[in-house]
Amino acid sequence: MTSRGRFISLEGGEGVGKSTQVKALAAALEARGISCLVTREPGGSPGAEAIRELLLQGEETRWGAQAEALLFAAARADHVEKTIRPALEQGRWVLSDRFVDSSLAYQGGAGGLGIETVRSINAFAIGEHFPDRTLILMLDEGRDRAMERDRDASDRIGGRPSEYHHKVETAFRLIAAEEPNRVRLIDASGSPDEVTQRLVAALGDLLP
Ligand SMILES: Nc1ncnc2c1ncn2[C@@H]1O[C@H](COP(=O)(O)OP(=O)(O)OP(=O)(O)O)[C@@H](O)[C@H]1O
Ligand SMILES: Cc1cn([C@H]2C[C@H](O)[C@@H](COP(=O)(O)O)O2)c(=O)[nH]c1=O
Repeated sequence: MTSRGRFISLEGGEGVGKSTQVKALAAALEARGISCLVTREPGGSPGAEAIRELLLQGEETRWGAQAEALLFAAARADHVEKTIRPALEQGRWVLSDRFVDSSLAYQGGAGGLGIETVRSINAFAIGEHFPDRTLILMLDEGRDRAMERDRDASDRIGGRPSEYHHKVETAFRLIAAEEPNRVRLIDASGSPDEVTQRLVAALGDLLP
């Protein structure tokens, strides 16, 4: 019987290097003989990618706080059902660029709904599919990097004011303190290779 793969999420605020690192981490794990599926949120399945457009495009007022949190959770339920669970059952490792902790930090911590309310919505959406390890990239200049990358094209949530994004970072620190076994804060400064080495080291106890 094939053993279940590991589920790893990369988290953090805007521009801290998640998309860069999720690919680099997959390459590092593949080099160790681990078959990886790289995915992202919001998105990662056809239905969830359609919901991504609804969430990230349009006016700030397009969705209220509750509707926004529920749309993220609906996208996540489809992502788990169609993409994550099948890959884990095949014994593959799933590396997701953002997952449930983004909802806890953005909609719960920064958006005013509260972390526990958003956790309960998501408990229904994901069932037992919490990540085995969540690596939160921390970098003070992440937002500057994102603004340099996006110029005037920030999405509906990335374009929110600095105070919102400070609250996101505070919430990520709180989540890490509450769940030290699952969640690790990772220094995302330095070269991409240096960051990848820190990520691999933070998975040391899960590696075969
Ligand atoms: N270690 C690094 N040093 C310098 N630049 C980096 C590093 N890692 C990523 N970058 C650059 O910083 C920018 C943001 O990186 P990336 O898109 O990977 O971040 P992200 O966390 O996925 O962002 P977002 O959440 O906003 O999508 C990109 O232009 C990327 O090329
Ligand atoms: C999963 C998830 C994401 N968000 C926000 C965070 C970002 O501003 C965007 C996604 O953009 P990216 O460039 O692909 O990182 O969505 C959120 O608010 N809540 C979530 O659950």
